[in-house]
Amino acid sequence: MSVPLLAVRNLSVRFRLKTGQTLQALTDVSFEVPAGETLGIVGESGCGKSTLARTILQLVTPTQGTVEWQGQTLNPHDKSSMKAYRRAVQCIFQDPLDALNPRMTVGDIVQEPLLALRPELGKAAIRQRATELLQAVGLESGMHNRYPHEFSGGQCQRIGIARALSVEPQLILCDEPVSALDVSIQGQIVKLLADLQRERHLTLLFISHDLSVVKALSQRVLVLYLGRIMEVADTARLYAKPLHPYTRMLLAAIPLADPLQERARLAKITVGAGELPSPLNPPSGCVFHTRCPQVAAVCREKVPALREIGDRQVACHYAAF
Ligand SMILES: Nc1ncnc2c1ncn2[C@@H]1O[C@H](COP(=O)(O)OP(=O)(O)OP(=O)(O)O)[C@@H](O)[C@H]1O
Repeated sequence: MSVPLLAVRNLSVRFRLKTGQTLQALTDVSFEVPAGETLGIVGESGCGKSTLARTILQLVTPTQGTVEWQGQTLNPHDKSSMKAYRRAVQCIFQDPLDALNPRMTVGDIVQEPLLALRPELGKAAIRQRATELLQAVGLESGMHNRYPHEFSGGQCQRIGIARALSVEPQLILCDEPVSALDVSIQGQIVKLLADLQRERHLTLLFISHDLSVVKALSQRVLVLYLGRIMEVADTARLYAKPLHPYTRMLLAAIPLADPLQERARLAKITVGAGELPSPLNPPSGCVFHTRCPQVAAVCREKVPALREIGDRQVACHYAAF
């Protein structure tokens, strides 16, 4: 068996709030990401997607569990391996303008990580690489001396992508990279990411609450609910036959383009709806049981293990292939 590029093992994150309460943001999350894969991570707001991203980026210290990179457990005290990791793993965030320094030109923004992490290349080569990268993401060379506020949201996200690519990362963590963009622009950025992933043999972790965007880009999808994994499956199989009731609920919530189909879809959404419980006081047993249309007594009492069912992993007492 080859070693996965990234592995998350039994990761739990608890936040202690100023009120003295404890918020369990992630519970026992484990998965592997082989090199070259695009793994989509989906779930509603507050399910722990960003906490997972921040823990992988070592910006949040897990309460339990580990993050492994190329088979080695990351150790924040090991400065040289952390420096290599920070170069190998780059990120793209939701608000592209927010992520760019407003006082720097676009050319300088793309050069900055290289000047910090690869100074040995020399200024001329770094300038040349920035020019090539901006072209690769679809920005003309005349734009390099302009500032971020002069660009649209989609163009700013292209600049963010060029910056992330500058240090030749192996993995790019995309946290809701198109959520702040117009729908028409979203498709362009998703296509750009898919092209770059293929051309540069990148590994992508693509976090989104939007299942249609995830479907377009990911080979495999991991569904999170209240900090726990509910289902992990190959994308085509998950969308064709969701096994977890929560995955079915998420898929039923995707609006349909055809108005007649859309009306029929809305009419059907009566079961499984309801408010997301507070992570300060998560339900006992299966955390989804308060919204599950198939809830039974065992679901209120026993946490379902994430188990292999057919071609995937599902955490549901009653899921069957
Ligand atoms: N630093 C923190 N301190 C306390 N609670 C936090 C912190 N960061 C996140 N949380 C809480 O952890 C839970 C998971 O949040 P997280 O941002 O990871 O979810 P998310 O799925 O990314 O949601 P969204 O899409 O809204 O960003 C939420 O209840 C959130 O309020």
